[in-house]
Amino acid sequence: MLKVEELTKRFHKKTILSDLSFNIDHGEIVGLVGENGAGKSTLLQILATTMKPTSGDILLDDLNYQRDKAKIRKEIGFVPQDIAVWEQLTVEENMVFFEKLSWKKKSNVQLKEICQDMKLDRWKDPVKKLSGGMKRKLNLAISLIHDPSLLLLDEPTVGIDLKSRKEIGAYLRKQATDYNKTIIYTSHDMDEIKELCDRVITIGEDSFYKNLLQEADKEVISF
Ligand SMILES: Nc1ncnc2c1ncn2[C@@H]1O[C@H](COP(=O)(O)OP(=O)(O)OP(=O)(O)O)[C@@H](O)[C@H]1O
Repeated sequence: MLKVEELTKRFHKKTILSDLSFNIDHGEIVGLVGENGAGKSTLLQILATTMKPTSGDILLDDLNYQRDKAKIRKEIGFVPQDIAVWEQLTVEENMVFFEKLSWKKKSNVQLKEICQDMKLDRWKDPVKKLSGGMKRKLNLAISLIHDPSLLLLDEPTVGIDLKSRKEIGAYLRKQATDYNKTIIYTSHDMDEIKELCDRVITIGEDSFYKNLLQEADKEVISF
């Protein structure tokens, strides 16, 4: 279980996240929603250990974010908003490159399977020839090489077509259901959030998203 306790983040004197407490179980997909600037990326970065909170505690099962940072990092797959893949290399070369940096070893067959599972069938093609949606799939595939138990995805489907979004959604659902992964997912696409997420966290003062999602019978946690 991911357990967030009284988490606060301030930049200088401005409070972005104020006293957030929530739990997320293994196998759950939780949406993270709010207007621009509400603090979604900030929260994801804190959960990814790339930013420190001002105060509060975070636990992943029996690991503590302050005490066990190195072990926690092995459990995290983080896909930031910006696509970070090597354009000149092929899909295969990208996967092999990132596998070498990973603490977990994977064969080429296993790496190819990750791509095929999310319908990215361009193994020998250079990334520069892929569409934006395919590059996003590759970004996601790279984050899964080390079998993380917690997946943090910052707008992973922005700007991609409906078919690819559905494929990514189906893939994430399988990861949650079959492999018990915890997935936290930000998106501005409310249809996608309603369809894919088991629960939703809304942050920010505006109750627009909270009301919208509650009307659709979604379980919402609001901060
Ligand atoms: N390193 C930083 N230093 C100072 N302020 C920051 C820093 N990072 C983010 N902020 C501020 O924190 C607030 C929240 O930003 P954040 O990127 O987390 O919002 P967001 O909800 O992800 O927005 P969007 O939907 O536009 O991606 C913004 O006002 C932003 O300017």
